[in-house]
Amino acid sequence: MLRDPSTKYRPFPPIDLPDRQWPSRTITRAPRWLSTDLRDGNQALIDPMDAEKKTRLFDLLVQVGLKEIEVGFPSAGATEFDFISGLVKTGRIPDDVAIQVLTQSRRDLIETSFASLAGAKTAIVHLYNAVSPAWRKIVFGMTREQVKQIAIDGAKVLRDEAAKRPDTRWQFEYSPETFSTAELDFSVEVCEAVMDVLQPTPDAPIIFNLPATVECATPNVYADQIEWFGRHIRHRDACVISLHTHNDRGTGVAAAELGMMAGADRVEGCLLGNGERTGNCDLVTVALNLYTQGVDPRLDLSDIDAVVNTIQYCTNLPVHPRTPYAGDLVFTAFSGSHQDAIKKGFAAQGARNDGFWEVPYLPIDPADLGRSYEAVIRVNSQSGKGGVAWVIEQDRGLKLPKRLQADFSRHVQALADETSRELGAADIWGRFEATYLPRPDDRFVLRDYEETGTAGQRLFVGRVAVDGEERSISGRGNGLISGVIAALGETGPNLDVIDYSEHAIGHGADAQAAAYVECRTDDGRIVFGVGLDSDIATASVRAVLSAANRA
Ligand SMILES: CC(=O)SCCNC(=O)CCNC(=O)[C@H](O)C(C)(C)COP(=O)(O)OP(=O)(O)OC[C@H]1O[C@@H](n2cnc3c(N)ncnc32)[C@H](O)[C@@H]1OP(=O)(O)O
Ligand SMILES: CC(C)C(=O)C(=O)O
Repeated sequence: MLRDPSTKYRPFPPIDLPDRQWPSRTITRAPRWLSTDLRDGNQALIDPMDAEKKTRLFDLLVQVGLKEIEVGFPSAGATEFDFISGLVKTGRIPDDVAIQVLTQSRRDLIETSFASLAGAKTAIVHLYNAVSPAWRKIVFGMTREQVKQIAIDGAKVLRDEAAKRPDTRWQFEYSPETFSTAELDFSVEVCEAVMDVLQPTPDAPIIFNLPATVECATPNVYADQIEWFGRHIRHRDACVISLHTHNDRGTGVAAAELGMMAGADRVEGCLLGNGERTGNCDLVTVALNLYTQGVDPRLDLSDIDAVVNTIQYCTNLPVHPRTPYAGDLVFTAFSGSHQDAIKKGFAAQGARNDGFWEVPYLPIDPADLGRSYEAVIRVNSQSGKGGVAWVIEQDRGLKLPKRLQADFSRHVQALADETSRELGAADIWGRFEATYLPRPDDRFVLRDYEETGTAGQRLFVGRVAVDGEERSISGRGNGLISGVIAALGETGPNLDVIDYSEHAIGHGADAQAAAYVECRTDDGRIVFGVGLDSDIATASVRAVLSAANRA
C-alpha cells in the first residue's frame, strides 16, 4: 500500500497566464531540430559510446537530416575531446551541419571546449548552469545573484574565447538548467544578463534553451512557461527559443509539442528518446507526429529499421517493441476486431485510390517508414476471421469468401487454443491444407476427368478413387459443378451448392486458380470445399470433391 503522498510531495503550482494563446494554436511547420544523442544520450549510458560508435551515430544523424548536432561534452575526458576534434579535423561534418558542444560555466571547461573545436567552420557552444531554487540551495549553496553571476562569468569567457578564433562562425546557446522548476522571472533575468554580455542580434541570435531538466508537471504547465518566457524576454527577435524536455512523467513528447505551440523555434532531443533517467524528448516521435498531420518534418525517417538498428547498436539499449512508430509491434494487430478493420481499411484504401491514408488502427502508412504490410496482422488466440483471411491472402494469394473465412477461423482458433502461441503463416496454411485440400485418406480422390456437351447440357465423366477403389463415374448437369454432383450419385452425399466463387492467383503463365463451394447436405449441414489447380475448371471439380469429402 502506498502511503499518503500529501505529506511527502508538493503539487506543482499553476502558471499565472490567464490569456494564454498556445491552446488554440496548431503546429504548421517543423522546428529546428537539435540531436543531443551524442551528449545527453551518451551521458546516460551504462557504457558511454566509444569513438567508433559515436562516429556511426553521427553519420546516422547526418543521414536522417539533422542540421544541428550536439556532439559531446569536450571537457568530460579524452574520449570526448578526441572524438570532437577528430570530427572537425577529418572533415566529416557537412557544410550545412553545425556541431554543438556543452560546457558547465567554468573557465577551464569552456576553454577546453573551444580548443576541441579548433578549425571548425561553424559551431555552437552551449553553456549551462542550473537556476531553480532547489539547485541554488542544494547544489551551489548560492543566492539568486550569485547564480546569475555564474552565467554572466561563463558568457564572458564564451565571448572572449570566440573573439580569439574569428575563423569559426560561432553561435551561442545558453540553458538556464532546471528552467521548468525555476521562477520564470529569474530565468528571464539570467537570460537577459547573458544577452547583455553576448549582444545577440536578429541576424546572429542567441539560442535560449529552456529545459524541463526533470519533468515535474503536466505538459500544459511547460507550455505556459514557454509562452510566458517568450512574451517577457527582451529582444525576442534576437533569440531562438529552444525546448529540451525529459520524460520523467512520460510526457516529454507532449511537452515539446505544446512548447512548440507556445512559440518555441527549436527542439532538442534524442532519436527514439534515449537520455537521462526516462529519456529525452523522442525526436522520431515528434517528427512523425508532425508527418501524420501532413507537415513535412524535414527529417528523413523512411528507413526506420536502420535508425532502430543503429541506435540499438550504439547505445547497447533495446528499443521497446511498443515504441511509437519504431517498435517491432507498433503496426501489428493480433486482436480480431482490429484485424477486421485493418483488412477492410486496406481494401477501401485500394478502392478509393485518392492517395490519402485512412486505414483504421494505423495512424501512419508503415510503408512510409520502410516497413512491409506483412506484419500488420499476426494471428493468435485473440484473432478473428479477418486476420486469418489476411494472412492466407498475403501468404498464398487466396481470397476466401466470407463464410468460408468464418468456417476456417474456427479451425485456426482451435489450433491457437491448443498451442497457446502465435500462429505463423506456415501453421495457418498447414491447418488450411488439412481442412480443405486433398488428403490421402479422402473418400473421393480425383484422378482425371473429361467434360463434354453443349451449354446447359454438360456431361462429366471422371476417374475417381472412391474409398481407395478406382471407378469411372459420370453425371449430367447444366454446368460442370452440377455434373460432378450428379456423377457422385449414390456413392456420394447429396449436396446442394448454395455458393460458388473462383479467382486467379497470380498472373501470366504461372497463374493458379482457386475455387470455393459452399454446400448444404441432406441433413441441413453446411460444408465448404476448396479446389486449387492451374486450370479453373479442374479447380471447381476439386472444390466439389473437397466438399463431398468434408460432408
Ligand atoms: C542536465 C545535464 O544533463 S547537464 C550535463 C551533465 N553532463 C555531465 O556532467 C557529463 C560530463 N561531466 C563531467 O565529465 C564532469 O562532471 C566534469 C568534467 C564536467 C566536471 O568534473 P568535476 O569538476 O570533477 O566534478 P563535478 O561535475 O562533480 O563538479 C561539480 C562542481 O561543479 C559545479 N557545477 C555544476 N554544474 C555547474 C555549472 N553548470 N556551471 C558551473 N559550475 C557547475 C558544482 O556546483 C560543483 O561545485 P563544487 O565542487 O564547488 O561543489
Ligand atoms: C544542459 C541542459 C540543457 C540539460 O541537459 C537538461 O537540463 O536536461
